[in-house]
Amino acid sequence: MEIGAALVLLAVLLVVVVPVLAVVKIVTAFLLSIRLNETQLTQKVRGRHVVVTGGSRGLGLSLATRFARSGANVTLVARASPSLDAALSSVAAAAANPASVRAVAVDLSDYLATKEKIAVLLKEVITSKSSHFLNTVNNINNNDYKTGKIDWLIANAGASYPDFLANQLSVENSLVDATISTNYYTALNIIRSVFAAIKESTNITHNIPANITNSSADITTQKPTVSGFTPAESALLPSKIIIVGSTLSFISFLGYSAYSSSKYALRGLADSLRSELLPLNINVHFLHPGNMDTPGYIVENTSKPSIVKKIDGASQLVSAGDAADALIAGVLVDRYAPTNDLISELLRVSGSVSAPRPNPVSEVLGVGLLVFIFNIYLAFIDWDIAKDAKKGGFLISGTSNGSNSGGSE
Ligand SMILES: CCCCCCCCCCCCCCCC(=O)[C@@H](N)CO
Repeated sequence: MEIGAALVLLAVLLVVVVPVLAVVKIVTAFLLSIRLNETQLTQKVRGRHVVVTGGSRGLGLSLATRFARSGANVTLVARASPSLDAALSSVAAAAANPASVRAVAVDLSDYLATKEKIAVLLKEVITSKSSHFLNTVNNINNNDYKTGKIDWLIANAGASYPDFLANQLSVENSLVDATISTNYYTALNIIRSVFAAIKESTNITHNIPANITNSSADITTQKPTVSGFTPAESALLPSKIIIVGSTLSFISFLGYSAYSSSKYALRGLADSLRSELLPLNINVHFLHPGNMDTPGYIVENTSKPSIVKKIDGASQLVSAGDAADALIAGVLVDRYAPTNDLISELLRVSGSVSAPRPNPVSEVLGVGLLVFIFNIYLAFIDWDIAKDAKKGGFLISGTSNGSNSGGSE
């Protein structure tokens, strides 16, 4: 074979064959990662305290139900509502010991209110039959302080009101503000509330001089801290913190200006905390589910322009139960950013830098091809948007008469 032909062959191998094989490997690894091993889950969570925000509906309810069925002590946190009461009964019904499931009613967008409720939660000893849980509780006694230590903290609460920003300009009851607050602040607030309640519970007075705002050591006690926690405090921290993002934490397009901003923000929070809590052996995970058949999905479709539904329809609608199982499966195989759907997985591979990759070699070998394909896909999406706009404006997907949400008709 002449040298020219050999070079062409080599180029084809490097540019096409190797990346394609790498993507096949990524897909295979993904499909294996979403199969839940129920026995393993039970071993991990039986008798453990799992807190789920947004637990009254949708993915949160499915996650909570799955954990309760696997023997965890589950606390649902959500705003007071009939659906929270209903969720409490249904999750309790799934548990071997109904008394191990409870609900905390609080508006998670309110940091101080959340902190107060979490402080109370941590002080309570759950009178569960599970000896493991009681052991955990007894082992972390500080003097005679008892606590319902949280083992897994799941920041799941969220909502989506897709529309064009130009249709969401209202200042009163702003949907943009509600979106950022429901998706981003609820997660930040539950996490910082747990941190704050733990610090307060260990009774160390942080008498830090006003001119010092940041410190790697506790000023009053001169005790060294790791990532801002003394050893006594870190013994009370959850061993897992799971933040629920979205496929729209990695990409975005029209209609999701508020939603994806809040979900991108969650990715920043998760990536930071993963790194920050590493020395404390706390595993942070960032879930990024695709479309799920939930009450929230029905709500979002009432304002979602049909062009948006067409684009996001690339993520196949699945039940919240299936999504919960797949996502938990990913957590159990130590994936930092599990998803439940293939397109979301490929978008993660294309868009991660400050996150560890489960298959670094194949992901790096495949990422160029994926980004290239998605860029072509993007050109088609842009073309579709332009075509739709020329047809006389964007219509809402959910309405049969095609009435517009206002503005652009
Ligand atoms: C932009 C160019 C990249 C090309 C890739 C296109 C693939 C699009 C898949 C989008 C999937 C969105 C799932 C959203 C789930 C969700 O969070 C919402 N249901 C909330 O409203």
